[in-house]
Amino acid sequence: MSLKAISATDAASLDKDLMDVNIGGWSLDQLMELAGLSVSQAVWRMHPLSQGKNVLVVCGPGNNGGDGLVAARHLAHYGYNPTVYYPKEGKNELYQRLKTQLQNLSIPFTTDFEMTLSNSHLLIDAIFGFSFGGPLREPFPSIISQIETASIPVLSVDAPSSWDITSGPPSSGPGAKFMPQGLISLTAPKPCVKFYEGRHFVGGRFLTQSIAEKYGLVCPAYEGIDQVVEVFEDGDGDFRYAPKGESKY
Ligand SMILES: NC(=O)C1=CN([C@@H]2O[C@H](COP(=O)(O)OP(=O)(O)OC[C@H]3O[C@@H](n4cnc5c(N)ncnc54)[C@H](O)[C@@H]3O)[C@@H](O)[C@H]2O)[C@@H](O)CC1
Ligand SMILES: [K+]
Repeated sequence: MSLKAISATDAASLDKDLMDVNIGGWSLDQLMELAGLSVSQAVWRMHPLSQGKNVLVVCGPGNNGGDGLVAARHLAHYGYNPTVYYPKEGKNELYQRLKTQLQNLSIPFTTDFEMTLSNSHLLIDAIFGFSFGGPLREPFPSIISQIETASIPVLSVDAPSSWDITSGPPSSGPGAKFMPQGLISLTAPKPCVKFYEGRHFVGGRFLTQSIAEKYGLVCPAYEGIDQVVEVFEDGDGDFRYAPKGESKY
């Protein structure tokens, strides 16, 4: 059975179902908290503290960026040194609350992307997720170009930023060569995952059997207390959820 991906339109309507008091019952804050927690657990697996504590979290203006802000908080508690680069801050109160939480933990917000990148051991790409669309607008072209040529590992949240959610990387310009070492899909993989080569995790442990069935999805096989699970695609489009200890990298 091939790994079921969810389209951008379905992802948006699944989001709405999850937040409908009579369907999923979740609030956006809760979904973002679980999403960001799963991002932090993917970091813990893909880039243990021993490989370097300095993590640069690049946040975009929407909820993908919000996931990054939440992940930064959990990473600080785990012992990493996260620094946030948030060039276009999200407007609503939820982002302000998340920012206050980070400031209370003395997590720095840098304005110098290049200098911070040169001192980092891992970069989290929480710029754009399933609502990315159209030509890349300022100030993101140069940020994406620097990320795609970065010499440190990159973990992308929900989609490699600048990829079209369905058709994948742009044919030219910033992002055309962007292939992050890690990708964590939230709720379920997006169609662009078929263009992705690298370590693929699924997180966001809020999908139930009934909602999964409605969207033709498979509930990820999370184990025990884990908020994230690694996915292996077996050559012929088949896939399986890998047990924690196993990794092919
Ligand atoms: N159930 C879910 O799937 C959940 C989704 N969450 C996150 O929410 C994300 C979707 O969040 P949003 O809908 O806020 O959208 P995104 O965060 O994907 O991006 C939207 C923002 O990016 C800007 N943008 C879009 N295209 C652009 C371009 N070409 N150039 C410059 N800026 C551009 C938009 O103006 C908007 O501010 C998901 O990918 C996921 O990371 C989680 O927070 C919560 C749970
Ligand atoms: K992203």
